[in-house]
Amino acid sequence: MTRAVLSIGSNMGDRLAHLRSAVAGFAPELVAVSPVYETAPWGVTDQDDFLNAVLIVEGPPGPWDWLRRGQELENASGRVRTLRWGPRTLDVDVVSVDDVRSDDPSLLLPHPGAHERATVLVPWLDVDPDAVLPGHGRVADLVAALDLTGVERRDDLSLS
Ligand SMILES: Nc1ncnc2c1ncn2[C@@H]1O[C@H](COP(=O)(O)OP(=O)(O)OP(=O)(O)O)[C@@H](O)[C@H]1O
Ligand SMILES: Nc1nc2c(c(=O)[nH]1)N=C(CO)CN2
Repeated sequence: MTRAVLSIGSNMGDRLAHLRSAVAGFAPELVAVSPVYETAPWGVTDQDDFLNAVLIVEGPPGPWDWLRRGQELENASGRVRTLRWGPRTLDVDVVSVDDVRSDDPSLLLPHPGAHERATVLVPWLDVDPDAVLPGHGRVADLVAALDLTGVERRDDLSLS
C-alpha cells in the first residue's frame, strides 16, 4: 500500500471537466479531494489562469504506477506537449509518495517544485492540516512563508 499526493491543474478548454476526469480516473483509490483554486500562472506568466487542486490517493499502486496513471489521464485529456510550463488541458504531478525519495529524472520524489508552489501547498493543506513534505517540513509552515497573491479559492466549483 502507498499513499500519494497528486497535484492536478488545467488552463485549457473546459478546465473543471479536465480536473473532474482526473478525479474519476483515481476514483478507486481516492482518499481526499481538495477545494478548487483559481491561480495566476507561474513559470510562463503569459498564459490563462489555471484551476488547481490536490488529490490524496491510497492503494496497492506504487510510485511509478501513480505517475503512469496520471500520464494516461493527461493523454486522454488531449494534452499536447509543447512549451515547458506552457498551457495544458490537464497536468498531473506526483508530489509525494509516502517518504519515498527518487532522483530518477522521470520520477523525482518529492516533486522538486512542490515546496515553493502555493498552487500545490494551499490545496494540500486544506485536505491535510498535518501534512509534511519530506525534506521540507510541515506544509502549514511552508504556506505561511509564501505570497498567496493570485491564489483564489473557488467555492462555486466542486470536484467531489
Ligand atoms: N514527481 C513527478 N510527477 C510528474 N512528473 C514527473 C515527476 N518527476 C519527474 N517527472 C517527469 O517530468 C516530465 C515532464 O512533466 P511535465 O511536462 O508535466 O512538466 P511540467 O508540469 O511542465 O513542469 P513541472 O514538472 O515543473 O511541474 C515527465 O516526463 C515526467 O516523467
Ligand atoms: N498557476 C499555475 N501555474 C502553472 C501551473 C499550475 O498548475 N498552476 N503549472 C505549470 C506547469 O506545471 C506552469 N504554471
